[in-house]
Amino acid sequence: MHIDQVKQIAVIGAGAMGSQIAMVCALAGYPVKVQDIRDESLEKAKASLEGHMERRVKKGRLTAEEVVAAFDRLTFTTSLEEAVREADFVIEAIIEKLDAKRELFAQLDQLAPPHAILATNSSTIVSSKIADATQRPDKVCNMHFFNPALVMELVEVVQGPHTSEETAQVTFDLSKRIKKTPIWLKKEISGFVANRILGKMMDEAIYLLEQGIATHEEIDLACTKALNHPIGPFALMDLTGIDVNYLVRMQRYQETGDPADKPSKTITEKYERGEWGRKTGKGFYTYTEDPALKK
Ligand SMILES: NC(=O)c1ccc[n+]([C@@H]2O[C@H](COP(=O)([O-])OP(=O)(O)OC[C@H]3O[C@@H](n4cnc5c(N)ncnc54)[C@H](O)[C@@H]3O)[C@@H](O)[C@H]2O)c1
Repeated sequence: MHIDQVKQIAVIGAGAMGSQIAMVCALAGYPVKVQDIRDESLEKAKASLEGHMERRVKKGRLTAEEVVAAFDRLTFTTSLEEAVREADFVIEAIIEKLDAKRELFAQLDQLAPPHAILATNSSTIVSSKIADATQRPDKVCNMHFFNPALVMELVEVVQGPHTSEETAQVTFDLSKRIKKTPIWLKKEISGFVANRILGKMMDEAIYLLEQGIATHEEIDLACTKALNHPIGPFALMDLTGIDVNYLVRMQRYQETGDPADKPSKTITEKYERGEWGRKTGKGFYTYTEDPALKK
């Protein structure tokens, strides 16, 4: 397949990532079908995208016409069949659980046209763990966006041993067409590039906190004021979701069996208490209804 043959995109999972990935594709001119098993997620996705787009229009970054046109290209559905029946490219962004992803990819393989590429936005799961649930492993790869997908420019395209050069190329080219900056990982590695580097930093931040060296606010200040990071590691964990952090680490631990990969005590406690960050109103920081905090 050539990138010009990608006419219709499906995004599966309309959560924090899927909703914004779908809008990025729609803004770039692609008709996109967004599917989620929960009606509630689809409603939330629409409302959240409307808010984001309204703010962009107010700031003059997009015109009202561009936004209307992008929403016209988006279709929301709970039917997987309807979402992927005519899709040339499917981006999966459902919960970070291997079994759920394998089950979904087996269904996608049945329902999507035979030529369609099936890409996963998983934060850590390499596509070789999923590809063999399909009859088209050569058309399966990782296409990893960053949070918030509307803003963050990088996309990691990860070519597994089963992924054809053509699939990686089309995925790379699609990333550019939707105005992202792709990098092409020629080999699989859990966590890919950016999150492996980030993971080391988060581990150190949590180590310093658990040792009682400094508070989470102070550690964030060290990163923003000395290292010039736009956001500190604790504020970032709140933004990306402490639940996601926990599940990612559990996934990696299950893969490697290395206790060093387990989620830390602090993260486990917060996960169990439901303190998942901005999405629950409390994580390391507490979030009020103050709109200034809901950027
Ligand atoms: N949050 C991040 O910072 C981030 C960044 C990059 C990649 N990711 C990856 O993106 C994926 C989604 O993460 P998220 O943060 O958007 O999660 P989320 O919890 O916000 O959204 C997941 C959505 O998937 C839906 N879902 C669950 N099972 C489904 C199924 N079988 N079919 C259809 N929909 C289903 C849920 O209803 C929910 O709406 C994960 O694989 C995660 O690793 C997350």
